[in-house]
Amino acid sequence: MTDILDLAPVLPVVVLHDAADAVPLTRALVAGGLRAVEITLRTHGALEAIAEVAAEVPEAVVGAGTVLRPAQVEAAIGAGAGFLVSPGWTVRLLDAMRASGVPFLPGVSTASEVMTLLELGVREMKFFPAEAAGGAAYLRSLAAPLPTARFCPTGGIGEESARTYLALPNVGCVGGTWMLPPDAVRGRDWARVERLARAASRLRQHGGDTGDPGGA
Ligand SMILES: O=C(O)C(=O)C[C@H](O)[C@H](O)COP(=O)(O)O
Repeated sequence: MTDILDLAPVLPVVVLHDAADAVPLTRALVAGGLRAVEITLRTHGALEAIAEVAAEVPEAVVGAGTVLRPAQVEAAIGAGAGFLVSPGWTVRLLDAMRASGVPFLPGVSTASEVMTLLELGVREMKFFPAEAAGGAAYLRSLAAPLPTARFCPTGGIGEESARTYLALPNVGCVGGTWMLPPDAVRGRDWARVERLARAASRLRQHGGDTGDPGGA
């Protein structure tokens, strides 16, 4: 099973308002070098969007985000989700995620939660809400006492802060929405999304380079 944290340095978090955008948006992200894509179950049509991406963009690894309840695990897997992400976790949700057979990232924001999940055998976690919960300094502090936990920080991260997180030993990838500016998605400016994705995909290798060159 491929670890989610190793698929790409940046995990785009997609909130779709029109399921018809899912395939072209994902193609733009993949063309830019980001092949793991999290579609949040926050909007109507999210499951349909996951199904379409799974069927039509085989080079992408599409997962479901904002998975809050066990029933959503089943629905997401049924739609074709290849991984599951939650802003937090409960015992029931964790049981369902484990039983799903796909990689999953439960969300944590305290040392005690990290310790509890490690005790339960879970080593990969989403750190959410990353910036509000203490940012890179907080994760850096966790690395010393809890070196076996690996994180995908998400929440309030932009290209600059992504670079800081990615330099930490306990960060596998960062999640964010900065490569999907609302006006670009609304205007279906997939070329701009592709450019932003390309810059994001290069963060790890080159320590970052170009930013958003602006609209198409
Ligand atoms: O939907 C979820 O399950 C979440 O946990 C929230 C998302 O990770 C953030 O909404 C990311 O958005 P930014 O803060 O713009 O990076």
